[in-house]
Amino acid sequence: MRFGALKVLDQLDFSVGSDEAVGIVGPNGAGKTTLLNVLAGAFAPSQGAVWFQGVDVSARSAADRCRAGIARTHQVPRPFLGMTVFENVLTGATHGAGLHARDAGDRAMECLRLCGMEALANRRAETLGLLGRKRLELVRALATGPEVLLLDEIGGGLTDAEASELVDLVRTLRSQRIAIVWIEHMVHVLLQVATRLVCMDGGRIIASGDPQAVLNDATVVEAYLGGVAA
Ligand SMILES: Nc1ncnc2c1ncn2[C@@H]1O[C@H](COP(=O)(O)OP(=O)(O)OP(=O)(O)O)[C@@H](O)[C@H]1O
Repeated sequence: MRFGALKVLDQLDFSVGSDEAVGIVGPNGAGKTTLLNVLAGAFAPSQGAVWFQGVDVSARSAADRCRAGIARTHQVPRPFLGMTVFENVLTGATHGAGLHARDAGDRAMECLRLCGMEALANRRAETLGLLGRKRLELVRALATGPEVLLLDEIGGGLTDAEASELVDLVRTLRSQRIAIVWIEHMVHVLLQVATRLVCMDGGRIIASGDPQAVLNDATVVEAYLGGVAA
């Protein structure tokens, strides 16, 4: 992936299996969010391809990929303001999962219940705090019926206690057999869920594998952890 003369992803080869929760770490500007954007279809890569379940989806829009089962959340939550929590989740069920009328409503309520947000269903989205907005973003993504969920720094701005709530929520999503790709700077949070850790630097993957082994990898320690092993 290039932006003009700037090469942001360089010969990158990344895959996620259906039973995996892959954590992605790396210094600022490593290309992590760009990778998520390329996978989700927000950016078309300058070269190369994105495959999903054996199909080349490179030419498909983000909305099409969402309907196919690739959902994402954003670094800054983007709830639809002026709508209730339920209505927000309903948009996921309608536009992402392609459900209509009662089926969409049932799906939205089921997702809210599963994620412990049922009591907030009638709250307007703008009245939620940061954690509430982040949880809503996850539930709305869940309502689209994803096979894989791409999470971009959902822990940012949260206290450790709040981040633990998100970890519980991501575990709930895992229990629904959803594969996870999670970019996060709060590594101790990521380690509670990740089955594999990937470290990026300069648009490349510099290490991938068992989370603790990756954190102890000399290249990762040098590039990401400032020379201090985690
Ligand atoms: N739309 C864009 N146009 C031009 N350059 C961009 C664009 N998006 C990202 N970049 C550049 O690409 C590089 C990688 O950015 P990216 O946001 O993917 O990094 P990151 O690893 O997610 O960083 P962070 O941890 O700070 O979020 C940066 O140098 C950034 O300035």
